[in-house]
Amino acid sequence: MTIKVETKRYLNFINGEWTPSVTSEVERSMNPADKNDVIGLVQKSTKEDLNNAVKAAKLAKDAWRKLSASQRGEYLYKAASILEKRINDIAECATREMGKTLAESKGETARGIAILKYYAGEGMRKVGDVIPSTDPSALMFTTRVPLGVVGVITPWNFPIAIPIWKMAPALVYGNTIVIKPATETAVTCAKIIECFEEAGFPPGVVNMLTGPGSVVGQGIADHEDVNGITFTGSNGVGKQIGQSALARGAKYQLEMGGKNPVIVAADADLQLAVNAVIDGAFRSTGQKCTATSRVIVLSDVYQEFKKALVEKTKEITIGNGLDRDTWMGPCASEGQLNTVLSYINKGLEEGATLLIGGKRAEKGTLGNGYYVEPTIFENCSQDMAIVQEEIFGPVIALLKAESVEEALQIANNVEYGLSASIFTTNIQHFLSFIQDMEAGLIRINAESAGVELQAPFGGMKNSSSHSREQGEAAKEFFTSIKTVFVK
Ligand SMILES: NC(=O)C1=CN([C@@H]2O[C@H](COP(=O)(O)OP(=O)(O)OC[C@H]3O[C@@H](n4cnc5c(N)ncnc54)[C@H](O)[C@@H]3O)[C@@H](O)[C@H]2O)C=CC1
Ligand SMILES: O=C(O)CCC(=O)C(=O)O
Repeated sequence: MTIKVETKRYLNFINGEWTPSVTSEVERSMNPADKNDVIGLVQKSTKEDLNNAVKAAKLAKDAWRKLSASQRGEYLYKAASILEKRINDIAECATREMGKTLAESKGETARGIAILKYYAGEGMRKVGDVIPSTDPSALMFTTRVPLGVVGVITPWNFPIAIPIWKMAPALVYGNTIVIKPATETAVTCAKIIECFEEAGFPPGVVNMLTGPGSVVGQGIADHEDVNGITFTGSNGVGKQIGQSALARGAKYQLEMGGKNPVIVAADADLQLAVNAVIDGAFRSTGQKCTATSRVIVLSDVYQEFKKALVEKTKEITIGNGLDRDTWMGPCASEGQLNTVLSYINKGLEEGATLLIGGKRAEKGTLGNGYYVEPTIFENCSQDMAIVQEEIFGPVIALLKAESVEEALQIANNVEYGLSASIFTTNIQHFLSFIQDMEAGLIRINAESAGVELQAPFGGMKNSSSHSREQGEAAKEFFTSIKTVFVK
C-alpha cells in the first residue's frame, strides 16, 4: 500500500483571513538540499489579490495610527513570545526552504525575536524635539506621523530577520503593511505571519501575499495607495522599484548588493583573519549582502595567509543544513547555483588561478541538491567579473597589495559600498580605514558580515538608496516629521 502525503497549501493573509488567490493557482516551495522535497504550495497571486490586500491595509490604517505607540508595541511583544515558542519549527522550515544550517536559522529566529522586542520598546521612546522659536511667546516642536500603507518586498537569504526588521518598525510607528516575501521562502514567511495573527493584530494591519515579483512586487511599487516601499534584494530590481516609487511620489528604501572587501595588513593576527574570512565568505553559502568576496592581503604576509586560508577551507563540511555535521549548506536554488558556477567559469576564462573548489559538489546524496564547493581564486585583476560583480555564493577573490593605501584603493574600486573589514593591530591603519573606506559598515578585526539590530544598517554607492534600516534609523524611513508651531 502506498501512503499519499498531501503537500500543505499556504494561503495569503488578507484582512485577518487566510485567503486563496483569486486564480487558485499555486507554486511549489522546494528544498535546495533535496530537489524531491516539496515544503509547501504557495499562492501565485495576481494584481487583484494585491488590490484586496492594499484595500484592507488602507481601511485599517487610521484606527491603527490612532492607537498609542506603546499599545502597538504590546502586539509586537505578543508576536515575539509566540515566535519564541515556535523557534524550532520556524528555523527548521527556513533551513528546508533556503538551505542554511539549522544553527544559523535558529540564530536568525532568535534575532527576529530580539528585533520584535526592541521595536516593541520603541513604542515608549521619544518621537520629537522641542526647538527654540525666534518668537518668545511660541512653542515649536517636531512630531512624527506614519506613512500609511507600507509595501514590504523581501528576499530569501534572511527569510526571518529581514521581514521582521522591516515589519516591526513599520508597525510600531503606526503603518499598516502588505508584505510580499520571496517565493523561495514563502512558507517561512507564512509561519511568521501566523505568529502575528495569533498575537491578535486587528484585521488589515498585517497582510501577506505571495507570487511573482514581476506581478505582485512591481504591483506594490506601482500601487497608488501604497505610501512607502521597503525592499531588499538585487540591484536591478531595487532600481526599478525606486524609479516606479519616485514616479508617483512614494517614499522608498532599497538595500541591495555588496562586493565586500577584507584587508589583511602585515601586522594582522593572521589566524583571526583566516577564521573571519572563512566565516564571512562561506557561512550561509556566501549568500549574504555583507558576505566577504574580496580579500586584499599585504604582500609581506600573502603566502602565509593564503596557505592557512586554503588549509582551513579544506575542513569545511558540505551537506544538508539539517545535519548536525554540516558546516555549509547548498545554494538556495538551482538558479543561484548556476549563477555561482557561471561566475567560477568567468574567473577561469579571465585568467584567475583556482586555488581550491570550483565545482558543483555531487558526491552521494549531494547530487540531489544545489551544492557548490567553497572556492578561492588568486592572481585576480581588478577588472575581472569575479572582482567587480556580486556573486552571492561561496567564492573568494584573493588580491595582493604592497601597502595599506594601495589595499584601500583596491577596496574602494567597485560600484558597491556595503560592508568592509580590516585586520590590523596598527592604530593608524584602522583610523585611515574608518576615514577612507567607502562603506556603510566598517569592521575592524571582525568579519564583514554581522549586523546588530540596534545599530543603523545600510550601504553607500550602489548598495542602497542611502537610507538606513534597523535601530533608531528605521524611524527616519517609516515616519514623516511634522514641525509644529504653537502660539
Ligand atoms: N542584497 C541582498 O540581500 C540580496 C541580494 N540578492 C541578489 O540578487 C540576485 C538574484 O536573487 P533574486 O532572488 O532573484 O533577487 P530579486 O531582487 O529578484 O528578489 C528580491 C525580491 O524582489 C521581488 N521581485 C523580483 N522582481 C521584482 C520586480 N520586478 N518588482 C518588484 N519586486 C520584484 C522578488 O520576488 C523577491 O521578493 C542574487 O544572486 C543576489 O546577487 C538576492 C537576495 C538578497
Ligand atoms: O549580515 C547580516 O546579518 C544581514 C545581511 C543582509 O541584510 C543581507 O544579506 O541581505
